[in-house]
Amino acid sequence: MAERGLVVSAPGKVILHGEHAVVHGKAALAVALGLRTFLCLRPGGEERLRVRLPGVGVLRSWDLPGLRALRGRLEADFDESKPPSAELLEALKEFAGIPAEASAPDSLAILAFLYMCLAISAKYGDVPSADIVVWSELPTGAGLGSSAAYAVCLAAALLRTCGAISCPLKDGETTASWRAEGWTEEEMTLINSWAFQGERVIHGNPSGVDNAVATWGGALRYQSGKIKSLKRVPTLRILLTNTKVPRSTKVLVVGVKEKILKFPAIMNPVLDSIDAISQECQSVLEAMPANPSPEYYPVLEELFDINQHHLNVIGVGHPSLDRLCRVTASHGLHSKLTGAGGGGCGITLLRPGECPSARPVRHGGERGRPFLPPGTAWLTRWLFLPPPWQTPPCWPWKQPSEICALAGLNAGRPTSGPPA
Ligand SMILES: Nc1ncnc2c1ncn2[C@@H]1O[C@H](COP(=O)(O)OP(=O)(O)O)[C@@H](O)[C@H]1O
Ligand SMILES: C[C@@](O)(CCOP(=O)(O)O)CC(=O)O
Ligand SMILES: [Mg+2]
Repeated sequence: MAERGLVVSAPGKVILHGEHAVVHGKAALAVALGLRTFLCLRPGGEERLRVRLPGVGVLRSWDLPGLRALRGRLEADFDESKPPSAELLEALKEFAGIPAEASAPDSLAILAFLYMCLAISAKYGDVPSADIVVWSELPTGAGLGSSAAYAVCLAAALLRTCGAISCPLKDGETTASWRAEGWTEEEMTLINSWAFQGERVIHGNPSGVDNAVATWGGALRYQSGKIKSLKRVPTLRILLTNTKVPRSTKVLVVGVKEKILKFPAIMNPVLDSIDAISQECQSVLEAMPANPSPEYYPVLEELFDINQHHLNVIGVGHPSLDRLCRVTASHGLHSKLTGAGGGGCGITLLRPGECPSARPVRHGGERGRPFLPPGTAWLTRWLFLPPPWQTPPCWPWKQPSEICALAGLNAGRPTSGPPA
């Protein structure tokens, strides 16, 4: 399989409640999204490793002797139980010709790639001679977990290529029944733990919720490394709006930390309150029938509102998100940011019977003015939470083009198969 190459994919996510607080040991509720990142790895003929990341404009290639020499020098620093050290990241930056302070999407993507490739091969095998391309249906840096989906794809492909995990397909097969023949629990845990290392390179101090949901799919509660899959979650309809305001999770997470250090007595109760919101939301969801009637919604809506205020208090709001909340409120709807905030995406809870269309929509304006700021395209998309978000009982492997052509609302665990 690794000799023939492989394609893997992993989903993005939406955080319902608990973003940022989860970095500080509180609970978060997250669900996998039907938008995915794909990775295709083909064995290369020459002694080279080539990587193409069209989403962040990267095309790089290194010769294997150079990578092996670098790996040899850094071998002692690859400790997967610890965050990658500053010295290790400096050495990788120097090798890749990335300036010391660079934090642009392409620089972080190359850094995470080099780190995972060298660290995984140092532990399990040789640096692969391969052509790797990663592409995504997810917007990058918009709160939908593109960094985690990228890291899960890299972890799964590199671990498989080094022989650390099995091939989920039998010889000659082109489709895999995910549950029957997919990776074992142990292999999934290994993928998740290496993806967490990749997230550490990109985010600095990730909680682990994003890589957990990109690895395991479905709906889950995450707290301090503990993953609990939510079995009984009703069908909720969520409108996802991308403000298209760029932001960096790493910068926002650092900002929250600084605020907590500056005003601990003020910020810690806010984090406790966000934690209580996640608990309350989980209780409400678990008490709701599969197809809930409107009387369940006022509490969920109020929790959205309260959490959005809290997220503004800890400094991760943005005028574009305020605008989303204001405009949706003028239609009687309740919204909050999702993911790191500071721009990116917001989610709006829809009651049953509201706007039945599943097509992307453009909002009408406030008092007749266009909702879209001039020159900006706001992406809106209806999402249904679950069943379409739940891990399908059997995920058939498809050609990437076929998967991309699907309606886009099938979420689940990473998939794997041979290249097209
Ligand atoms: N498809 C991709 N190819 C390469 N790098 C990616 C891809 N998707 C995400 N990344 C990396 O993840 C970073 C975005 O992560 P982050 O700021 O956490 O936002 P989010 O995870 O919400 O999309 C990008 O700057 C880039 O380095
Ligand atoms: C803000 C945070 O809670 C979620 C970040 O998600 P995203 O990278 O914005 O998709 C950070 C984390 O949990 O690691
Ligand atoms: Mg991220």
